[in-house]
Amino acid sequence: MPLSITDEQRDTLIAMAAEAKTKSYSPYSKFRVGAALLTKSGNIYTGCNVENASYGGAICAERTAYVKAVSEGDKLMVALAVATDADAFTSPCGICRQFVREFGTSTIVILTKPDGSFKETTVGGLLPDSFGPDDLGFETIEATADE
Ligand SMILES: O=c1ccn([C@H]2C[C@H](O)[C@@H](CO)O2)c(=O)[nH]1
Ligand SMILES: [Zn+2]
Repeated sequence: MPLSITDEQRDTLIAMAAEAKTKSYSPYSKFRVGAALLTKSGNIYTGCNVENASYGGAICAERTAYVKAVSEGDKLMVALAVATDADAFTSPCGICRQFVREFGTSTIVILTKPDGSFKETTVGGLLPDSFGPDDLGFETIEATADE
């Protein structure tokens, strides 16, 4: 059974991703990104992109949120919402796709626009035929749907 969230949880994630976007530290690109990540425990971790004068040192909003969750001991990822200022459904970059895939392919990904519209997919939808822990003989630690 695929993971699912309620409309209320989705609304909350979208609002929190938009709020997290306002914390973006992006003086170079001026491209603000916010993320909100719901874990199985019910916690929500937010993140924004944090850039650096050494440009390659930037971290995306999605990875910020994941790092906050994992470093608090939360690894069962249920749903991730992403917000930008663009009038398009900005999709996570390749590095983030691989990074989030580590913690499951079934995690729901909600891409949003500033007008509140959204598009729902999954990590596996964004990164099909992915390389992951399983390829190294490890099990992917991931959230599963409730019975
Ligand atoms: O999904 C994305 C795409 C880009 N960025 C950031 C990285 C950089 O700070 C800026 C421009 O690429 O946006 C994110 O945080 N998430
Ligand atoms: Zn990224």
